[in-house]
Amino acid sequence: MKSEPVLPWMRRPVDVTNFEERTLEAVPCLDPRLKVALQKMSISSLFPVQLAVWQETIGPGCFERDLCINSPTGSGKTLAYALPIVQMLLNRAVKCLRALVVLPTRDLALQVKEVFSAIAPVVGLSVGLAVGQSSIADEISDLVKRPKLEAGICYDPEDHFQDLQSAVDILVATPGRLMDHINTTKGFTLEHLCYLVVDETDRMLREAYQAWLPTVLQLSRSNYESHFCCGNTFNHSIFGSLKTIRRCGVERGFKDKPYPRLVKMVLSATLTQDPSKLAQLDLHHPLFLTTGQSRYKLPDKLESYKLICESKLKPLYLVGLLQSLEGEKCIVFTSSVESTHRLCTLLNFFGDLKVKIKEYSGLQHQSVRSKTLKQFREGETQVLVSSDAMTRGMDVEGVRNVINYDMPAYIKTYIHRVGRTARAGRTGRCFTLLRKFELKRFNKMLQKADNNSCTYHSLLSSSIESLQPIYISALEKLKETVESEASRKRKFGFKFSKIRKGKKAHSANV
Ligand SMILES: Nc1ncnc2c1ncn2[C@@H]1O[C@H](COP(=O)(O)OP(=O)(O)OP(=O)(O)O)[C@@H](O)[C@H]1O
Repeated sequence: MKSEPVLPWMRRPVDVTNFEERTLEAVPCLDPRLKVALQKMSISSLFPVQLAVWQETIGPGCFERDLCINSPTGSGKTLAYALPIVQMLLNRAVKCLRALVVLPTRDLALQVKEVFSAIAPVVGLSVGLAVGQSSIADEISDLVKRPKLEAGICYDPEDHFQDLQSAVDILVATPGRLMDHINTTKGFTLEHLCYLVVDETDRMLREAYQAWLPTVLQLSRSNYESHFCCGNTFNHSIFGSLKTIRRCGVERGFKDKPYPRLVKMVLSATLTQDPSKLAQLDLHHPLFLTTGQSRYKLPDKLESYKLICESKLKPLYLVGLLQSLEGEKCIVFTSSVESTHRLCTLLNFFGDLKVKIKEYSGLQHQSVRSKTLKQFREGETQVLVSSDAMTRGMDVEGVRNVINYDMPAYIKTYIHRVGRTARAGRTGRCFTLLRKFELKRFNKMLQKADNNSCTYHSLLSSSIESLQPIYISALEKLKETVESEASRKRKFGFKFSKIRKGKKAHSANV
């Protein structure tokens, strides 16, 4: 279904389907060291979106316009921006922060950092991470270089503030930690920034955390005056902590000339077309790159199926389906963190499913989530029951199936969820469990996407019936678990409030 964008520049896009995959040897200007690094990643050719972006950046397009890229899940958007950025920066003699990539979650940022780390060091560039995975002190020491001390000389770090230098050329960050560094890390500056990537743009534009986007745009503006001119709405204490010495004359535009323009690349599989949202990015002469005519496109090799089931038998259908998939890697999506927890607990009471099932949700501590993800990547866990924390961008090799245990409410959610399979041109299957009354809404939702055929899938009723006895006992166990968890929570909450009251009384006495 084609919907006409409001913005005129979006009505004249570059169609990525006009590009064909091309071997690395045939990619113009690609640095030989990068070619080797890509081959080590088992990449022998560039995908269409990567070539289209290469043409607009390293090719004749020459980074003249900001790029808005709408390309299906798994089509290779990460390398589409990482490769030209690294190629552009490879001749830089002086280390300073020139490229910033902002992503909504820590796991996603870690994943993107891996891609940069596979290609940037071979040309002498360093990549940093600001996501709050380690302590802020550790992160600072990774991001900012302190001056080396002469033997026997003591110094006050405040005095040497101007000698601080960036230890990284490229930074991958989440908005929260990025703002922490902007506000408090001495020597951390965006004044040399040349490239800004906002990945998962539509999601990021909903993320207003401490006004990260206007702050980044303001701090990377072209000249000194624009930082400090009267009338700017920013807090001068922020600027105080950011002001660093300029190394005059070593970089294009540094010697009293305006800096090069900050180039922006924004990407998503479901890029917003809302003018007021896109206006926040302050795009320069933007160029829209999209795949085909439709706004939403599902991966070419995705097979979609729907299963009609009764509400109360839904868990049995899921178990039956998992059994029929015989241990293949699956992600099961639910509608909330609570149902993720309940469903995962219930599935584990089924006993003989012959697969390891784990929960992955925003309710869990980051360290638990990271461990679960690692086990899933390594194949130690075969089924992940997930809330929408896993929906966007996550790239796990070998995910053959996505199961929508709960139907997603929006086509965008559907696109990102099912996009965890059928990635990089591979095949994959998606199953959506539906109650009868949901069918009409589901079909209507799918009409918004291209490549949307979805056939009925059924399970043998005898296989569902045979699961009934174990289901009854699993439900009993689930009930007991939920009750004991609730009572633990109440107890903990009570203790916690007593401690807090105690502390208050204590501080009142003091
Ligand atoms: N040129 C290539 N050749 C082979 N594999 C590639 C190539 N480019 C990327 N890939 C692989 O394709 C997979 C998907 O890439 P990536 O995660 O960048 O997709 P994406 O378009 O960002 O997806 P999403 O919208 O879900 O975030 C990754 O496993 C990546 O390693």
